[in-house]
Amino acid sequence: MSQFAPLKNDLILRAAKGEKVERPPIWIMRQAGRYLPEYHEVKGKRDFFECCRDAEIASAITIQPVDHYDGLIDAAIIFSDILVIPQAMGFEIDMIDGKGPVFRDPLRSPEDINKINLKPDVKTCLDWAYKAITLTRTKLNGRVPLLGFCGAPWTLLVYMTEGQGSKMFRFAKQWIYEYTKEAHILLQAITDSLIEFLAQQVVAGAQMLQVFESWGGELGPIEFEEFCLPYLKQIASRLPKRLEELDIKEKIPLTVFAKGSWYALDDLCEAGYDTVSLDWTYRPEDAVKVVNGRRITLQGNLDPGIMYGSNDTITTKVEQMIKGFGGGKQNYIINFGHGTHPFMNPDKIEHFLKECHRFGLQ
Ligand SMILES: Cc1c2[nH]c(c1CCC(=O)O)Cc1[nH]c(c(CCC(=O)O)c1C)Cc1[nH]c(c(CCC(=O)O)c1C)Cc1[nH]c(c(C)c1CCC(=O)O)C2
Repeated sequence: MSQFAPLKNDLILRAAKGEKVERPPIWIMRQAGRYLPEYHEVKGKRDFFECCRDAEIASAITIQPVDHYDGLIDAAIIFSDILVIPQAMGFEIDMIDGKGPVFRDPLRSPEDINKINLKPDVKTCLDWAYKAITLTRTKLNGRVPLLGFCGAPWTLLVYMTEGQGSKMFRFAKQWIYEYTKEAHILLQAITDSLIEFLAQQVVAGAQMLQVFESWGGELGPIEFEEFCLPYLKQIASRLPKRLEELDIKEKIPLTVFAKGSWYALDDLCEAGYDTVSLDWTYRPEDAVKVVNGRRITLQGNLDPGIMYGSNDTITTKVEQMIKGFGGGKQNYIINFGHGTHPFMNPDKIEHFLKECHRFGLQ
């Protein structure tokens, strides 16, 4: 018997498995965050990573959007960050207001690899992450499924080498084009840690998982094939085996989000994922054509910037999107094409969610 309450809403799990559903499920990337006043109330002056590491705070923030939009959101995503794997490998990272994450000592040459731990014990050193998941799932009490996540290997290599977000990707590109062999060593080590991290999130209570390749679009198709795809495939093929070893009986749906990598959609449909998440540069009808009947659920893909438009515009765009994905009763999960912004008006998001329900039921 599971230690957790039975699910009252399993729409997203059914949609991810390709079952017919009464309406497309909805969640939003970065649905817990700075656009919600209650986020600031709970976070106060605390450091971002301190909040992730405190199970009470992380679970409270995770559940905020589920409460705020009561009955309108079909999944919770654990409040954490993709950068916890670099932290486990030994990087010190500061979250700077208005700037984002900054690594104190990024990797600038192959010798720097010696300064980090390529084989961290992610079960032990990220135990706080699993505690936060278990507590959140308990507190959710079956209202909606809890999603776990991680950053994809290339995206994490970018942060580890650049030390922060970038426009030119000077260091990350030097790694793949000059230190190619070492870049692959790093990508492989990250992949190994990610698989264990995802598996342990499931052991702790995560019911679906997403891999964020947020910097996918910085690579062209050929480089994507060399530096992203093989590692994304490894995650999808090795994770189920690891879960079996850990005695997890149920199928855990797995989503990949490779932002900007529109050219890779066909490959991503063959990469072993149940769900492929799209940014807003795809026309939904075109993406459906690429899928071409394969057993893949698409997720996405409204431009989050539409939240700066009028309610009428949001209504029009929601209708277009859901129609574009074939009405949404099968193989579709509604999401934004990327995360919420801190400046968004929570009421606009509520309008978006309500319209998704309205058109999704039609
Ligand atoms: C690239 C990336 C990161 N983190 C993440 C990604 C992949 C998704 C994406 O492409 O956006 C993933 C992430 N980060 C966060 C979540 C939480 C769960 C959720 O979606 O609700 C998730 C899924 C919280 C967060 N992660 C961060 C915040 C803001 C922290 C704060 O100041 O309160 C939140 C709520 C910080 C963060 N963390 C990261 C950046 C670049 C930043 C700063 C960007 C910004 O300022 O918005 C790295």
